[in-house]
Amino acid sequence: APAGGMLDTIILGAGMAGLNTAWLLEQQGQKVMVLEARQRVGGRVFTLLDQPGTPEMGFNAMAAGYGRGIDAAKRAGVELYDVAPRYRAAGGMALVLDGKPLTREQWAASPLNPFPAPFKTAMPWEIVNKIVAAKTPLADWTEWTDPKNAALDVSLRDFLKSQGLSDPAITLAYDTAPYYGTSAFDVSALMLEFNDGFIKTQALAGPQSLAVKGGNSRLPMAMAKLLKGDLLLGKEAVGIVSEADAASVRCADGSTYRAKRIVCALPFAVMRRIKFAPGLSGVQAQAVATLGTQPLSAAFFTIKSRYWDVDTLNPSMWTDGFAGTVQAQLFGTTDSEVTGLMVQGRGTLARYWDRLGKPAALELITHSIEAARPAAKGQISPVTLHSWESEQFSAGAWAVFGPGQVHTLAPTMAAPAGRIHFCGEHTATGARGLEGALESSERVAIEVLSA
Ligand SMILES: Cc1cc2nc3c(=O)[nH]c(=O)nc-3n(C[C@H](O)[C@H](O)[C@H](O)COP(=O)(O)OP(=O)(O)OC[C@H]3O[C@@H](n4cnc5c(N)ncnc54)[C@H](O)[C@@H]3O)c2cc1C
Repeated sequence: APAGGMLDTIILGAGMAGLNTAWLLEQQGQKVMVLEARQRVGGRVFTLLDQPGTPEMGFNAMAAGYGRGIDAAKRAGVELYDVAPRYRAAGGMALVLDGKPLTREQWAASPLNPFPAPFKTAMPWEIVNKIVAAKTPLADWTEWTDPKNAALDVSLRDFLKSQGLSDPAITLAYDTAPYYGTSAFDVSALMLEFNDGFIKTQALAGPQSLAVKGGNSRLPMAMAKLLKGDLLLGKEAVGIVSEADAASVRCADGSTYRAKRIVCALPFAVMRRIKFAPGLSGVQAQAVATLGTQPLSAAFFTIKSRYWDVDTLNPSMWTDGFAGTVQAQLFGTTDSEVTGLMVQGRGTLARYWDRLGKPAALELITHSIEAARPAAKGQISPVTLHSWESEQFSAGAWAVFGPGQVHTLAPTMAAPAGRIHFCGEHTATGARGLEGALESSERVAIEVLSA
């Protein structure tokens, strides 16, 4: 790297996208600096390293076809291992409706079951993905953002209705625990069709789910160590200026930094609080102001005894109550030891937990689990609750394109604005999640180098 002189590029955000952008630019001889608002790197990759089984509050696992993620792990010297056998050992989830457990057979025959004949025996959480996988009208999933697919950029609710699901069926199968938005009205069907294509393609690479030994946070921590330039923590960017021959960033602590270019590796929802000069315009301004993000909160519980051996119900549960979804964690030294429970609230439930506040929410979750299965009484202890939506430096778990937003925003929203460039999970078009964050860092690095 050239000594002294102006920085080539300042990267805002030390999540996977920002860290990888910094590394790629350094490999090309650039002098870079990374500014991160939090006191830790990794962003949405966040492991509780001091808890049993090192629970993951954010990113869980790479699919077998995550070429970029696997490469980053290799380069950073962290070991990946296959957690798919542990997911399988967890053995699915028990269905708990109205506080009462139901077997698959009981559910199929239940008067509460609102699903049409072919789906009577499916569990509520299986239905939407099954329908999308079988009926997706998107000819080539890699072209999901192409304006030629504008007619498919409708709400998931419209798509599910067209496939014969009733409103009560959509409410139960989707809105109870949505992965995108708070209901099927909030998300474009194209988002689920893109997801479906990505998952099917990943499956071709193999059945593995790869996580980092000792906790996923070790990956961004090791990637940060590969950088030669400065990585400063506690640096919240609040103002960005693009000038004729340089760009500068002002941080909340009053410090300012200048470089030839700035890369914002930040979710758009957090960029709403950053002042840009000149202001962002057109589709980009609209995307920063309106692109949705996912309300999702995760609570970790430790356990005192194997109460599921007493009530013979799966420790993992999908509920329509205040406990949301409960996933047994099997991350001990053997792949059958349960190291705790990860309780997830998505959509309106995540927001309800936020309104209650953490202690009250953890108490409510505890009572809900104990009410559904009395054998758990006194056997589970809440450790912490993490709300991705209310965390100001994440503002949600991931981007959610609403109906109409895929073809209007996605194709151009990440274009450079003067000397400012944009990357991050929400700007990926060929991959999702962590692999998408890395994909976006490659695109932005090429953009900066060829500018
Ligand atoms: C619960 C959960 C489960 C997930 N599971 C999976 C999974 O199994 N597989 C998968 O592939 N993906 C998964 N993901 C998604 C994956 O974690 C993300 O797509 C990826 O980590 C996003 O990386 P990023 O760099 O784009 O954004 P981030 O990780 O959000 O990085 C942005 C960084 O910018 C920082 N920042 C914010 N504001 C400022 C500011 N003003 N100034 C300076 N810095 C700032 C943040 O602190 C953060 O470090 C999951 C995410 C969540 C939340």
